[in-house]
Amino acid sequence: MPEAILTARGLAKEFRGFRAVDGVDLDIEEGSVHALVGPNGAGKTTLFNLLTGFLPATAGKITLAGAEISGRRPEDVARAGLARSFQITSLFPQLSLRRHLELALAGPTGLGWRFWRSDRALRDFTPRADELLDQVGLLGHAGEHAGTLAYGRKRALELALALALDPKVLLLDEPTAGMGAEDVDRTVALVQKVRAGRTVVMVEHNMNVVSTLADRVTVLQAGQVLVEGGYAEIRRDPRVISAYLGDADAHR
Ligand SMILES: Nc1ncnc2c1ncn2[C@@H]1O[C@H](COP(=O)(O)OP(=O)(O)OP(=O)(O)O)[C@@H](O)[C@H]1O
Repeated sequence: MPEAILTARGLAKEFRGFRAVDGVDLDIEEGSVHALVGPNGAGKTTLFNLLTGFLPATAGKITLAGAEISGRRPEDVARAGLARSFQITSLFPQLSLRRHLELALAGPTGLGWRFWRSDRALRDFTPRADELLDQVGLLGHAGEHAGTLAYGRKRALELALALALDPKVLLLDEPTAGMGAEDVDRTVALVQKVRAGRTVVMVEHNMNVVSTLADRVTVLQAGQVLVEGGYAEIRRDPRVISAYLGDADAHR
């Protein structure tokens, strides 16, 4: 069995007695695209927050490349090689795309925004900033303000900011949420491109996207792992069909 780069054992999160994540074991294979799916309220977002250190776990253990990362702060987790797209939740409308990337590259962890850095200091990061913008198809917009970008392009910028951390494992939180068909196709192509040399874990509702991108799928229900397998396997599983019955998201 290929090596797991990210693992969870007995991971749990309780909110005032309610177990949103309830004893999850995960093995994310190095180099794979692994999708987390499940009906609304299954615990996907909470699980993501636990993996990235945004929420402390009530119980359980997380390892990244063999080292325990449970209990570490999000910056430390990112520095260890696990980054989440949309980690920097807000873009700065008045800053250019290139400047966003330069600042992300200049931050000690890539997460800190240090506005006092001089233009000259930031210029060292311009070539890498432009490479990253090129990778996500935004180089032609490098000088534009983030505030003027269309929605799909904002998401691509957020992805570039996560890539600036050069993570071993990239977590994508609903990368196609709220997108029209054209942006969805563009995002799928983008993920196919950026997965090279890394591992991708994504929460995704769109089953077409999951079937195209994911090597492995973990289906969550009520905070627990219901089924894990390849897409073809899980989509035919009666437990999965029954979990999704009546859940409109399954048809999106
Ligand atoms: N901070 C919180 N306090 C209390 N309950 C919470 C909190 N965060 C999440 N929950 C509950 O935990 C459960 C799992 O929520 P979560 O957002 O992780 O599910 P999800 O699978 O991501 O759902 P969706 O697909 O709708 O985004 C839900 O019942 C939710 O109401």
